Order: sequence, then C-alpha cells, then structure tokens
Amino acid sequence: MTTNDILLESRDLVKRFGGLVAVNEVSFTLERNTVLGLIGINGSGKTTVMNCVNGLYKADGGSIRFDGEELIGRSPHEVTRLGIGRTFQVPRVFRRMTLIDNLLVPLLGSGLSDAELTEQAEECLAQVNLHGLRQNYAEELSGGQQKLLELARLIMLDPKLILLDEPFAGVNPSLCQLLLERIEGLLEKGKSFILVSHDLTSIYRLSSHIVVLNEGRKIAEGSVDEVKKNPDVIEAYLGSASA
Ligand SMILES: Nc1ncnc2c1ncn2[C@@H]1O[C@H](COP(=O)(O)OP(=O)(O)OP(=O)(O)O)[C@@H](O)[C@H]1O
Repeated sequence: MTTNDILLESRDLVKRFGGLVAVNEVSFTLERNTVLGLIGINGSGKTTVMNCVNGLYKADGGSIRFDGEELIGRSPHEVTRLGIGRTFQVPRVFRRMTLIDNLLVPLLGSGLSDAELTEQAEECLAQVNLHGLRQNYAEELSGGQQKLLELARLIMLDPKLILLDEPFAGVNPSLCQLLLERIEGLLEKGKSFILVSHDLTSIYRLSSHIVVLNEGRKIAEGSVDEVKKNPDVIEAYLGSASA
C-alpha cells in the first residue's frame, strides 16, 4: 500500500473519560475506496473512535490524519467540510421537518438553485426508497426508515468518507438488504467507509479490513479470514459465533 492509497490514519489514538481510558493507543489505516470494519463487545470503544474522528470528542492523545489533514482539534462542522459524513447509532434527523427539507437544510447557501437542490434531494430519497414519503415529517418514520433518511442525507452531501455507526441495528431484513446494496453502490462510486456493527454477516460482506477492539485496546486486525481465525478475537468477542 502506498501513502496515496491511505485515506485516513489513526496513530496511537487516546480518549479518556475521567479515569476510564475508553480508547487506548489505537492505530489503524483506512485504504481509499474500501470499508474498514470496527468490531468489539459493548463498551470496547468503537463509537468513541468514531466520535474522535468526526470531532464530537477531542482526543487526549495521538493523531488522526485524513487526506493529509490532522483532524484532532477540529470541530464536527470543520470535519464535515473536509469530506467526512456520519450516521449515528440513534438516528439524528430533523424530526419536525419533511424528508425533503431534511436533505435541503444542510445545503442551504451552497450556491445551487432551489430547483436543482430539490431535484437532487428527490433523487437521493428515491435511492433509499423514501421518495413516496418526501413530504411527510421525519418523526413519522420508523427507526429503520430514519436510518435510511440519514443515508440519503449523506448521499446528498457527497462526502469522501462515511462513518456508519450500527446502520443495521433495529432494521428489518429487507431494509438491511437495501442498506447493504446502497453501501455497495457508494463503494462502486469511490466512497470509503468506517463501519461499526455487531452484525458480523454484514461486516464480513463489506469489509476489506477489520479492526477488533477490546476494553479500548486494539486486540487484532486483518482480513475477514484472519480475524475470524484469530484466537484472541474468538476468546474476547466471537466465541461460538466464529464457526
Ligand atoms: N461521554 C462519555 N462519558 C463517559 N464515558 C463514556 C462516554 N462515552 C463513552 N463512554 C465510555 O467509554 C467506553 C467506550 O464506549 P463506546 O460507546 O465507545 O463503546 P462501543 O464499543 O461503541 O459500545 P457499544 O457496542 O455498546 O455501542 C464505555 O465504557 C463507555 O461507558
């Protein structure tokens, strides 16, 4: 792998909450146009890593380089402007706005005309099968549909890197399938992803590289096959599910 192939690199990342070291010297690299799967038991530090990448939390140590830029110390807004979008474990949609407005609001002032923006927003909603509900309020959507709305908003914003935090949790199998297909479609268009999920089938299907956390530390990383066979991962996380 050359330096050019690397989109994001975390080096010795540390995040503490009081006496708890939630992320303990975690290093990994994300190759362009791939999915990095981040797995580990509850409380192992996955979401905290995502929060450090997108600027919600300021890391206490280490560095995160994205396309040549240091991310630590930047606000979430600045990180978004550099080309990183994210979804949340509990979707963060504008509940009292229509689906269309959910997609338009982040792009106000972008210089595009209302007609162009509306056309793009309709196209993005169609991609996640929500076009028919475009004038409904976001609060009327199910939890799974809200996850699709977050993804549509990301498609509209067109970031280079997409952070997905538990995108499949609480989503029924047919919507999961749609989400998987849309993620694969975005990969084909050159996007890159960090994916946090307990849904190992989807992690294995999408990820080129997997990082395993346990109690804030990286205990393993590698290809799907390497991680599945790693005795430390089996003991700490996979258990009998590894078969
Ligand atoms: N804002 C916070 N304040 C204090 N402690 C926190 C905060 N956020 C996370 N933690 C703690 O940091 C540790 C890592 O939490 P994190 O949410 O990153 O784990 P996770 O691997 O994403 O877990 P899950 O799979 O359950 O979502 C946990 O012990 C958690 O209680």
